Amino acid sequence: MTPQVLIRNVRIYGEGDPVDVLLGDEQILAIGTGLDAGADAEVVDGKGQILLPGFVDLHTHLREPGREDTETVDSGSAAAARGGYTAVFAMANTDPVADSVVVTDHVWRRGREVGLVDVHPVGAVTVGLEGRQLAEMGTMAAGVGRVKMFSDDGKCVHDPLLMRRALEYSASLGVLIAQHAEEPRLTVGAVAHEGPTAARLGLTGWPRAAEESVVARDALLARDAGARVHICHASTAGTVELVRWARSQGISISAEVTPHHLLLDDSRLESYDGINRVNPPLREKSDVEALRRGLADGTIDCVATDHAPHAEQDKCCEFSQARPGMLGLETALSIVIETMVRPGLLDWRGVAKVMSERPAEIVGLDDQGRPIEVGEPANLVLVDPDTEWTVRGRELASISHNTPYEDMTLPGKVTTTVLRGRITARDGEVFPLTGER
Ligand SMILES: NC(=O)N[C@@H](CC(=O)O)C(=O)O
Ligand SMILES: [Zn+2]
Repeated sequence: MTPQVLIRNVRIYGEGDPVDVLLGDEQILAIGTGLDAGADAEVVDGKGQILLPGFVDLHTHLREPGREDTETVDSGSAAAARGGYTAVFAMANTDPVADSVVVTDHVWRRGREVGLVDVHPVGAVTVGLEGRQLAEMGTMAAGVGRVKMFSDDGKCVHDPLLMRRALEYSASLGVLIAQHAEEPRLTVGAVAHEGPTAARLGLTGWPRAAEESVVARDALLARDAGARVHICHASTAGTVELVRWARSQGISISAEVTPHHLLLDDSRLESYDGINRVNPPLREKSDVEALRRGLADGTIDCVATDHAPHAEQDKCCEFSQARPGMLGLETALSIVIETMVRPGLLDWRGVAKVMSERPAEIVGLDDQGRPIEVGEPANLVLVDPDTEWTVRGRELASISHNTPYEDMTLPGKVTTTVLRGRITARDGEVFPLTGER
């Protein structure tokens, strides 16, 4: 195996003395001190930096096909690589919906052509995300894109019988159902968390029970089906409690939290700025606290970005008219450092766990989220924990600019991302893998 990259003087998981890490095609070749790379390898100075397994995002909206004016596999992959991701799961709410193998295989192929991050297509649970008829999950799972996760995200699979069938089917296929937990009868017209802030601002409220009732129901359905269920973007303290309870009953449930639900609360809505509109909505400080604690103690398994690009004209309007969703791929690590590492809730091993190892395990990726050891796949990210940077939407790789962190100064920066032993991003520049088809 030819050495491709030598990372010098880096601290693995931020622990112990600095070492050199030599990467070949695909794998980690050697870890030690004073390693020699040979003439052809690229040398990266890892001084003061931390080496982690490449991040895995279970919840990314890439908007291709259908809304290429807001994001494409190209631009979203660049954002992912710059954010330290080596694998992303592209949600099915595209146009056309990814409810057939034609679309899921297309998304997978586009990801390989772009060559910056492994783009795994998510298949829809129901035809057209309409919640009436199951999509052909088996066919999508057997395609070249090998769909491992199914979700109607953006919408909830709210018919309990249909959800039960989907879970039964998923168990026999060995795939994962990810639920956007929202009881639609409780969120008619809802744009903001139901609470004092929404009441004062005259915004229609989205009660916590809309999420929690579906989380509880789906835990019971998963139990009966002998299936696993994954909860998208957990946003309430009650969801944390319900997941904890379900797991104590031996139910196979996992849950993700977004960076924005770890940092922001509904006090942001005072400005009426549509940039803060998101589903599920920003909640109260007590929910933010509970989500942080739940992530720290493992009740919430992982961080997922819910990267949701939207056009300027769809975000700058009056709050209730703005489309829900926020960018997330390039800011996720910094928000995790700000909300979890700085307050002492997670160490760097913990960051590796919630941003890489657990998401890979949940979805069954065997080449991601692996320990940093010789012979393991060289999917890695190099992080400078001390740099601070100021977020500017226009400087991000996404076509859309709808970051809620505009002008905020955040800690920590991804300096280098490595996919299969090759550098895909370095100091903000991206380098597609060529010849991957
Ligand atoms: N989170 C959002 O507010 N929006 C997402 C859909 C979703 O994840 O529910 C989108 O596709 O824009
Ligand atoms: Zn959703």
